[in-house]
Amino acid sequence: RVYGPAEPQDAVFADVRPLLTSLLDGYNVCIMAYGQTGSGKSYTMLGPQSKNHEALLLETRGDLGVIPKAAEELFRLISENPPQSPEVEVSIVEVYNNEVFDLLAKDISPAVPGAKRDVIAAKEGKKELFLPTSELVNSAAEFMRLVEAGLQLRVKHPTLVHADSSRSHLIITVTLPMATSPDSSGCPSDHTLDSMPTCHSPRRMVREKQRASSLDLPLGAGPGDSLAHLQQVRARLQLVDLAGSECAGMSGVTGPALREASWINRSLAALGDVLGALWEGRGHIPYRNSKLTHLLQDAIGGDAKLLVVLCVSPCQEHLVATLQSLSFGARARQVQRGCVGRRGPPAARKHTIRQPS
Ligand SMILES: Nc1ncnc2c1ncn2[C@@H]1O[C@H](COP(=O)(O)OP(=O)(O)OP(=O)(O)O)[C@@H](O)[C@H]1O
Repeated sequence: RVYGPAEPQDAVFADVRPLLTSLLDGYNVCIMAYGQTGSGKSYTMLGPQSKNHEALLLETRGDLGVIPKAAEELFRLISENPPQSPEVEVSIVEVYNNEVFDLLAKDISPAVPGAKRDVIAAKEGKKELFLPTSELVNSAAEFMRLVEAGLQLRVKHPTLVHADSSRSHLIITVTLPMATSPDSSGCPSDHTLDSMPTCHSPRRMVREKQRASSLDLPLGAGPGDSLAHLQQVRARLQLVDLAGSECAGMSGVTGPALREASWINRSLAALGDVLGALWEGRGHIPYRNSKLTHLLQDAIGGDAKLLVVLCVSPCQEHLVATLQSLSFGARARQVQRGCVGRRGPPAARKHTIRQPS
């Protein structure tokens, strides 16, 4: 799907919305914006930002980006289906100069620019887990307050191409703990609600446990008690506003900003390499070549539904960067990743193209 310069944010979100339903069905979902610097990634994901570059203009509702709209849709879906009512856990990190920073860490203050905390990394077997601070939220407004706080710490730097250029990759992760019944396994033929495995909220799990213990029954021993067949899963939504690829000759950066541009380009190249390796079906996928690909490993090569929004400039002078972005999109589209979700059908991989006005 290609969106022209005049298309509203609502048109983009109309194509994103079904993925929120998938999330509540128990699928992992990743939505990311990719493109050169100044091409409209932050506008697409977040919406217009205020002149002091610190806050989202939430009052310009029609222009809200994917992230605030997704938050509204998520809580709308939750409120429509109270028995599912999962608690929503949010973490926000940025990858800056190939380091992962926790933007919700308690001991940092927005008043102190650059004060950040590395994300704690822990080993689980051979796997390295990143453990950022996470907060529970109960409404879209609470969610957006956290995002606003995180954005104030995100590194920005003016360049000749973009006066408000983001110098880091922003990754917002939303986690919904829920339980699912594996007895409805088997690849469903489509993604409708009816064909999805039954999901149960933690509240229902607690109720079931209480019932079992009040009857002095082992879990799952009661007639019709399906708890023994339930397993707890965590559906995850990752919302990613990548930093923009940048030609230093055009952006005119020097010193620390040049170093930032170099890390941005290297991490985006690593992302392209991972997609290339997946596409070619190589035995070794170089996720660990950059922190960005390491963090997004499950979304890119795992079982998530992945939606890539390409932001490209309609200007002649940006033709090379535009072709590079299209080539990235083509790669993302061609990757064959097998089954999506826990038992889902082949991944619904899409890429969409957005031209800023
Ligand atoms: N579709 C659009 N409609 C109106 N304004 C837009 C649109 N897309 C982008 N813009 C404006 O263009 C400018 C650059 O957009 P944005 O900040 O989203 O770029 P970016 O790709 O995130 O850049 P960077 O990678 O350097 O951070 C902003 O002022 C933004 O408001």
